[in-house]
Amino acid sequence: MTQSLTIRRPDDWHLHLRDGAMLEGVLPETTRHFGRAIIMPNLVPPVVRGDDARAYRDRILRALPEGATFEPLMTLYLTEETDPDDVAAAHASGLVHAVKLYPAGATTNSASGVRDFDRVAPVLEKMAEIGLPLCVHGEVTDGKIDIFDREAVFIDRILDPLRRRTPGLRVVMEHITTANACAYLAESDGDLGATVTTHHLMINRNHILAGGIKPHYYCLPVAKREVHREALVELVTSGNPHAFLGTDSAPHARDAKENACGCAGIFTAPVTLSCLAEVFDQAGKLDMLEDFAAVNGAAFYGKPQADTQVTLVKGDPIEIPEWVETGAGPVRVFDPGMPLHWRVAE
Ligand SMILES: NC(=O)N[C@@H](CC(=O)O)C(=O)O
Ligand SMILES: [Zn+2]
Ligand SMILES: [Zn+2]
Repeated sequence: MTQSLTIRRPDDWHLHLRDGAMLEGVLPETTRHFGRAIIMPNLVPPVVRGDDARAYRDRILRALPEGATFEPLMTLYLTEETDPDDVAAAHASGLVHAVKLYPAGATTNSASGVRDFDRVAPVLEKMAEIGLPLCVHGEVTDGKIDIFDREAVFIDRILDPLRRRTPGLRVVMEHITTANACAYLAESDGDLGATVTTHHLMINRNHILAGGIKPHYYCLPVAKREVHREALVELVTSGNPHAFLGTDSAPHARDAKENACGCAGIFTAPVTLSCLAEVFDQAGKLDMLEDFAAVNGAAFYGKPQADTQVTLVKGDPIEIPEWVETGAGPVRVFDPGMPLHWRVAE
């Protein structure tokens, strides 16, 4: 008997679509399965003002495949010059659904991010007042801190003080990778949410480093020890309503990844639903997949739940395409390193 699972159409609460030829190449990989996505603003130059977000949204809508129904939920890139009134207007018009905080230098295209957190206090206070969430890349940039500790240290040094200083600010810890972040989420109130990626549920740091260096498994925050991966699986399969899917699908062309200084980012959009079904199935928690992928995030962002569905079917291992060809070069598709038995029914 074939096993199948029908869930509400999922949303992706953390997605990189890039621009131009890359946007055109990768967008169908998301719109095939997802109804909405929070679109990350780390273009070069970044999406800083409401007008930038409006123009980027138009470019995404123009690139949509024929017949696709997909709602890009736009974000603004927080800089030390961000104007609270511009943010409030972009939110009030229904255009912008979150503001993204990158500590300067923490990750791909974060050079325009924040160095001095005091300088963005007025924006954060405005956001708390109007209920606009702050999405946070939570890693310290202090070169003395070991790269595997940067998320945990960020929570203690930056995130917790920032949340205490700005009561009512709604915060999403993006792409969490540690048991520390899971614990912090568990002890916090409903103003704190967290996204978990596809790949951090499936790989640990051995995947990157054991048996030769594997640039296609490199992303930020970097994958941690197996105990941390296990904590993430426990979090998402336990039904914590404040944890939801943000794939952090982050396409880079082959030459930028297979490089002496390869950049951070893993492209998971084409295989995410098959991967998640495998993870939840192996945990014996398939019944929790819908909450994680299609319910909790909408609730956190105050959006209606999807009224359409997708069906996953279990069978022989699927074939994973190695590359997606784009006008900006080939992009390697995430290889979970294990057979995937679930496919999305067309
Ligand atoms: N996750 C990554 O490793 N890379 C992301 C940036 C980010 O989300 O930090 C990217 O834009 O490529
Ligand atoms: Zn990030
Ligand atoms: Zn990201």
